[in-house]
Amino acid sequence: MKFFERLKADAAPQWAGYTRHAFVKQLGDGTLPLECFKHYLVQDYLFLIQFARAYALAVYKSPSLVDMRRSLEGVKAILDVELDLHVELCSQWDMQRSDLENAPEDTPTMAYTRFVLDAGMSGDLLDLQAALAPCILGYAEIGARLKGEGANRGDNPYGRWIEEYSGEQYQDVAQGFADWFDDTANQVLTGHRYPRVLSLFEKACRLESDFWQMGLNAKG
Ligand SMILES: Cc1ncc(C[n+]2csc(CCO)c2C)c(N)n1
Repeated sequence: MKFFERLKADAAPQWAGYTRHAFVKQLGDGTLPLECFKHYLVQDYLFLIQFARAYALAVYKSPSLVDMRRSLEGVKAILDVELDLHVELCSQWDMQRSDLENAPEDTPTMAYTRFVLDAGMSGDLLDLQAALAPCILGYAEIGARLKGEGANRGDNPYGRWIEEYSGEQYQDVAQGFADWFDDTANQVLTGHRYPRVLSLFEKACRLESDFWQMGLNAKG
């Protein structure tokens, strides 16, 4: 069993709370109020900037050159691809890059990103990967599931978002991360470490749920 599958099974309630959140359901059936999606999108842009810093920390925490290159790929994927998707989506609704960059961070955004950074700073590469994993692998699972349910149909206003995360390019990124996580666990995981790694994974899932909830709460 892959290391990620083991964590997912042991954190089943937190994983379900995150990947089957009401925000995700409404995104899939197209009923999510636009103001909720927009708030989410702006916060996600700010989230990704901090997330890129956390990924950059993985370069520093890498025990080998191979790990350093894998970390660097992640930083580049965020800075060169992921942030531009947000700018593109936001432009559909008349929001500019400057609107995104000047928005204040909401508390769930601060809580999640600082949690990931702290997990990395106080731990090693495996701890950091455990905190990053729900984010990277959860979106791949959500994208693939929603697409499988036909949620990216033409009349869904959030079809572009679903296309992005269900697309081959992102699915490959997620697969690469799962393999890398597995390699690290094979190198450094010992039995006594597992509870802490699982706890980091569970907390990140809870913070992802809070992030969706922040979007839902934006409905005035
Ligand atoms: C709250 C939140 N969680 C996860 C993602 C997904 N995500 C984060 S970084 C990245 C690129 C990885 O190479 C992707 C897809 C997100 N956007 N926002």
